[in-house]
Amino acid sequence: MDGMSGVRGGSGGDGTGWSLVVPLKPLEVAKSRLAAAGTVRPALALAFVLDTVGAALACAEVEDVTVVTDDPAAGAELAGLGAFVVADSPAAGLNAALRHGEATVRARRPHAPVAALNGDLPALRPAELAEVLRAAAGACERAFLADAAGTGTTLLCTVPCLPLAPGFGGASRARHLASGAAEITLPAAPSVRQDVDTLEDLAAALALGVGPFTAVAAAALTARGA
Ligand SMILES: Nc1nc2c(ncn2[C@@H]2O[C@H](COP(=O)(O)OP(=O)(O)OP(=O)(O)O)[C@@H](O)[C@H]2O)c(=O)[nH]1
Ligand SMILES: C=C(OP(=O)(O)O)C(=O)O
Repeated sequence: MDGMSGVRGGSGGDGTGWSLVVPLKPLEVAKSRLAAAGTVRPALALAFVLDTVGAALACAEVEDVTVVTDDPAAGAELAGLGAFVVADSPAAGLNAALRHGEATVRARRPHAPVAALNGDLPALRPAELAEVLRAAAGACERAFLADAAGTGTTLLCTVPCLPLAPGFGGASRARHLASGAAEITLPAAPSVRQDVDTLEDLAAALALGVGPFTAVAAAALTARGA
């Protein structure tokens, strides 16, 4: 997959909204901590990102969403939702993918506020994301939201004049704090914090209420007895 595909999405509409960058591993290797889901694992990983991107595109503060992925089939489905899709290039892991996505956004929208959002937030609600982005805009610097576990990060955002400088992976909350980013503590925004790495996380997301793609994939998981 070369270059960029997809159409302008989001409902920001006035040209001043956030450009989001969502990373996605190829589905065959994504969500390895969901190995207990067996053959349903890739479908779950796809469902999570479709629900994440669908909710992000429905957020009033979001201008557009760029997905960075080396999975052409997932990329086509995400472009169908209205996301821009770019390949991991060069493929060098999560933070390199985010920097690449940021560069493609900056080339298209040099003055845009940019945020990296994990692709595994199947309970994401547009109104909660909007509240978080409004809180971040008030910070006037780099800012991040910790995940539900309190150790990782689900969203990192920046203003037009500062690089995103992502430090995602594992215990990234401490890394982002050490990098000088401000932690967003309000709103509580449980749906923006609830990333899904394990079956326990999936149960927590289902309790919050997941999007339509994850509801179907989770039903398939239940049907197979996991
Ligand atoms: N484009 C891209 N996305 C990545 C890469 N590594 C992780 N991601 C994505 O980054 C987000 C957060 O990553 P994780 O929660 O660790 O997801 P994961 O790597 O699929 O999960 P595990 O295999 O269990 O570690 C998810 O949306 C992943 O799909 C990468 O190398 N390239
Ligand atoms: C990507 C992250 O962690 P995890 O792989 O645990 O989702 C993170 O929180 O930065």
